[in-house]
Amino acid sequence: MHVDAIPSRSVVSRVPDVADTRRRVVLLGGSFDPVHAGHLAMAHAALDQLEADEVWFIPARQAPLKSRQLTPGEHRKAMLEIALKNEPQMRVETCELEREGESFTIDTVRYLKKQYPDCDFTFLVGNDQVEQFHKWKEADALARLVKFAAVARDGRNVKTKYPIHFIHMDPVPVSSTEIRTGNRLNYVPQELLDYFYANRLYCKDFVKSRVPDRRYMHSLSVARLTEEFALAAGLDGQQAWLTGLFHDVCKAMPVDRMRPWLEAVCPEELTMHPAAWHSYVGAQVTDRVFGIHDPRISNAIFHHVKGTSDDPLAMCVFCADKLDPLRGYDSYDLIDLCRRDLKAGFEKCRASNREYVDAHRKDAVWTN
Ligand SMILES: Nc1ncnc2c1ncn2[C@@H]1O[C@H](COP(=O)(O)OP(=O)(O)O)[C@@H](O)[C@H]1O
Repeated sequence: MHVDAIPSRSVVSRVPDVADTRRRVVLLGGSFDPVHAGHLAMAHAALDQLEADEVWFIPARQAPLKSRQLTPGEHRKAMLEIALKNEPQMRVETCELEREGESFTIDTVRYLKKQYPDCDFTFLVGNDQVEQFHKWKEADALARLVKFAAVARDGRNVKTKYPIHFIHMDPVPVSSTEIRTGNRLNYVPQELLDYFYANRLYCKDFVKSRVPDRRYMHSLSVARLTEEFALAAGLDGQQAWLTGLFHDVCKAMPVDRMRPWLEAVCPEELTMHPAAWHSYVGAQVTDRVFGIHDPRISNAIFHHVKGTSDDPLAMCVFCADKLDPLRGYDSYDLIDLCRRDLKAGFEKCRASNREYVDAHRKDAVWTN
């Protein structure tokens, strides 16, 4: 069958063979790095329109047509389990993660057909995969071995010589690539965001894709130092690392984009020098855009430029930011003091920061 038109919802369903009592299982292979709402919408479309009993998500150990190093399989599996926990007809199938080497679908389908003779399988793909289906290992044999169904993930009409049955799905405009750079995070549930941050997945790229390289290196360095100060003071190292990583996430945001944030959430700070605005906006963006809903982190980022909070986490990031060894001056003694006595180190940092600001005030240069 040639596919040259995307069917409307009314013409898509296949009439199941009434004599066939096998469980109808849809297989959905992918990197799931990470899983997102587009994957779930595909699975729901397949359950509805293919009258399937179940959808099995199959994370690849190594995706043959992707050169990028994937996030470790145990994380991708754990994230799928979180995303599917309220989906009784969906589960994770781990055979590809358990098999060494590249994850070729033909090997997976052969294995599953042997392992589950009571199942009638359909393999589901997006139209991007339909376009490159000829590159899949033993594509012709595979197309004979198992039925294929596809969704038009971007609404685009795709032609193929393979017998692939299109089902309808309202486009869900998201990809894992976008999620990995911190865009369209509303397409993953909060619990998954919490998993990213607890396991330090993707979040460095959230920052990297928003600031110049030197600022990114500074953010990593501040994350490490904030964590170190926090651990030395008996605080939560993970919370501190995230605070340091995100403290400058809005540093490269143009002033005219920051202004509406300030107007909306802290208009009283509009009188401050714009060089300090990124701290106020950064606190909001970390919470509302990146979904790090932690008032202590927001507070610490809010105050990191001027050191105006005496919460210990805020002290850690303020000091780490000022003492970052990448700034190029000798900060060893003060770093050592912060490790031994955070409060004393904080007071000294604040005093020297004040001196510096005073000395440069005539140029209206800030030291953040
Ligand atoms: N937003 C989406 N809408 C429909 N299908 C999608 C979407 N995102 C991914 N898919 C499909 O899901 C399968 C697994 O994709 P995967 O490699 O995990 O993700 P991505 O393409 O987002 O990096 C592929 O067949 C892909 O075409």
